[in-house]
Amino acid sequence: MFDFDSEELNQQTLFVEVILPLAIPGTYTYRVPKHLNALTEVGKRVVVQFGKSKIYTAIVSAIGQKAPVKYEAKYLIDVLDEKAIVTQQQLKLWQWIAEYYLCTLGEVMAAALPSALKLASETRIVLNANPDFDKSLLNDKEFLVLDALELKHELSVTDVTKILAQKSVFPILRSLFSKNLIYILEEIDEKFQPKKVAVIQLNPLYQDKENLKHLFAELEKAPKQVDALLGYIKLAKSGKSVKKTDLLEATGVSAGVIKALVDKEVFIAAHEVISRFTHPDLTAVMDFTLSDAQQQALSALQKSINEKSVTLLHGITSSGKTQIYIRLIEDYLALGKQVLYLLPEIALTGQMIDRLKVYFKDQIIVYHSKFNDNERAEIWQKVLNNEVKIVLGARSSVFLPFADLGFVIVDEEHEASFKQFEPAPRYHARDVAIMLGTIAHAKVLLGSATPSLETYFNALNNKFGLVKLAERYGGVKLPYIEVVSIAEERNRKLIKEHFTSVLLEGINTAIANQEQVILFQNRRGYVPILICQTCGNTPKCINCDVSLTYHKASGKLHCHYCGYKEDNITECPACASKHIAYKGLGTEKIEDDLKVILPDVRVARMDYDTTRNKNAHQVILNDFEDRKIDVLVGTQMVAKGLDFENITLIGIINADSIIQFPDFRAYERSFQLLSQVAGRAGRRSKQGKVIIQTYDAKHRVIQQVVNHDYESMYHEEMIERRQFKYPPFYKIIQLNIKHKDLGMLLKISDAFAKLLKHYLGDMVIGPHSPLVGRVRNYYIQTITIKIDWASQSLSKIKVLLKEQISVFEADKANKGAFIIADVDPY
Ligand SMILES: Nc1ncnc2c1ncn2[C@@H]1O[C@H](COP(=O)(O)OP(=O)(O)OP(=O)(O)O)[C@@H](O)[C@H]1O
Ligand SMILES: [Zn+2]
Repeated sequence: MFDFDSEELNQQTLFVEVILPLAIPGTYTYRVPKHLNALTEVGKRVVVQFGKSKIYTAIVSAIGQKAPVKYEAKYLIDVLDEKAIVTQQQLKLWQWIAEYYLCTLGEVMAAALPSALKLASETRIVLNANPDFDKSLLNDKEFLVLDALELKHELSVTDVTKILAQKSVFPILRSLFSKNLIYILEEIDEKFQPKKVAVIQLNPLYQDKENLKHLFAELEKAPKQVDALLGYIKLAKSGKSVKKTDLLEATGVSAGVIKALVDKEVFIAAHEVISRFTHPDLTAVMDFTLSDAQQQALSALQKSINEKSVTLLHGITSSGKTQIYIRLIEDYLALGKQVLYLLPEIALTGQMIDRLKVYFKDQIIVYHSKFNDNERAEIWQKVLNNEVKIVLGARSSVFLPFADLGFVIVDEEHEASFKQFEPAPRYHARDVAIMLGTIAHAKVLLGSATPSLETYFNALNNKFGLVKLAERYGGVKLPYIEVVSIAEERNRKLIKEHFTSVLLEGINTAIANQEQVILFQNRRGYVPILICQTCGNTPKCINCDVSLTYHKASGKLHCHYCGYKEDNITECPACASKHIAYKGLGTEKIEDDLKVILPDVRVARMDYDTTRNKNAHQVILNDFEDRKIDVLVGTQMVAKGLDFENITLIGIINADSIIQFPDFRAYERSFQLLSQVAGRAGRRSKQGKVIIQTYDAKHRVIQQVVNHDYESMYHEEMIERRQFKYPPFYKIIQLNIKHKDLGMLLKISDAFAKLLKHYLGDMVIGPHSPLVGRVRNYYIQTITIKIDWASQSLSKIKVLLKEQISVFEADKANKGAFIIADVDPY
């Protein structure tokens, strides 16, 4: 007998469309060698050659029988997966992202897949030293690769191809990955390395008492092994893992003894990850009851979620939104569905993660870009196999292959960090999450105390459901906000450095009451700008069009755009004058000044500079929680998600530097930021206080913050947005044209704008120089397109733009130039 179907399949000539992880338009067609016909499937990874000699992992997006017309299709080299690793829903989502954000499918794939799943010729591989591993378990080829790595420490995939003298090396590398013997070297230096410990488990066979008795009898002639076994039984409570080091210490036997027992399959050697976030006293939240207000909000949410695809929960700071999310998540778990919980920044929300982990235990998994790649690949598989129910993640977790997604939460939906700036796809995770919800038929909940204007607009227009929670948990009042005029204090000579007498008094009172304080300043460094008082020159970055910032800790001038540093100056490089003035003020100086003014107060700082090292956030926050710090000075980082009971005072050093920002979102952003920072105060029993220092006490945004008046902010902003043609009424697409030669750039960007105006008329604005006109040696000109999307077809305009951009980039006259498209720029 022969199987007719598969016989027939094996005879057919198949072609596949594949997505390559590159910024090339469209998909590519490859011919399937007959022996791989039956294995080929949409969503599986295949190995292909692209260009002269490069090898890539690609994803099959379609299967057909037509040969390409314009080129001769090459053969696939290999099919890597037994089961598709990219779902149909994901392929749809990728397609949408590429179209919406004007990028290529390959760019979406590159962002979506962890590197371990998309090896290419240039991928560099490093040895993950594990002396415990028994090399006799490796096959010859694996052994060869490992051997080479031991010698050279680092190899590219091309190197491996040469060593093994064969084209398809990915299966071998995959096997080494799964044994955790190698990992991918990544550009990013601060990887989150999970802490792993070697553990010993007992073969489940010996949970049976009879079997165990026999085992002891068998081991009679090996007393050391008996010791090890007895030691294990003593240490292991209820048949769980025992740390290898503990076992060695407790029994005094050698590692060889344990290995002998592993070889006899009595013990099982394994590795277990231990959490870095674990906090001992986090059990209190286990059972809780919702307050009446929370319960009402929950019922309203359940109703709204039923009726609408997307719902907004507008709940003030400390109203207990997280607790409500927990109840809703439980609803979906009961249905057996998966849940995606998006957070703006994982490192800053360790506290919340801890709370949820304690609650949901191993049903929850955390996913973000600081995890190492093997782990991300592992999580990918678990989500795909529906082994994980809840994913708590930063923006990139919208790319995970959910098998059965039911519910998506976007917490702090207004946060700018949901938007990816570099590289493409320049997506907004909230908006991608909404599309993911549509494709996967999952419901979406957006939560915020200060929603973005877009979201609130959609809610008021009935496109989204809307539920409000206007009461803090425990009935604590929102903080009292006091505005202090810097000018007035200055006139009355009450100001010390940058601290008004009101703020200093506030700090002193809080500390006398053994309470804690947060001081917020939106610039880091010591002083942002140096100015020569004779000629007005300010030192600028050699690569970018920005002033350098003086950092006292390094004693150098830093560029915040490219990282360039140079020695501080004592005389002006332009005119040699020694009259250098320092202007502006960063977190580093605030910290320093405060230490001088209040020498007994324990001051610490949290900003980009103090948190670069792994776990630095956690250390600072733990110290703060343990009350080893009285005053925490920080940038935006202190505004997010912190929930400490003992903070009673928040000081805003200079509100004007936030509000006076040349951006159409400046007022919306300032309101959000100031309200969120203020929301950190008085979250438990006592009403908190906020002191805002400003030159412009009457400014409408400041008044709106003082009155906790989101509605007024919204309505006043919307009038301006409509008048000046900004979102949510208009869609904005920015085309940033870059070139190293300014003259050339001006010429070609002018020409390109003219061309676009021919098609799109006065929707096209510019070109103009952006705020920072040169970054990393590239000059930039921006063309802005404002689209009245109620009356225009957004997708038609995007197709036109995509076409024109590729024509532009193919044109020899534009050599050296490239265009970066940013849809919904922030
Ligand atoms: N029903 C409840 N039972 C016990 N504790 C609660 C309850 N609701 C809220 N809390 C506690 O109140 C505090 C504030 O809640 P939560 O952090 O969820 O507020 P939030 O609305 O997310 O605030 P923000 O927007 O400011 O982050 C937390 O410490 C939380 O544990
Ligand atoms: Zn620079």
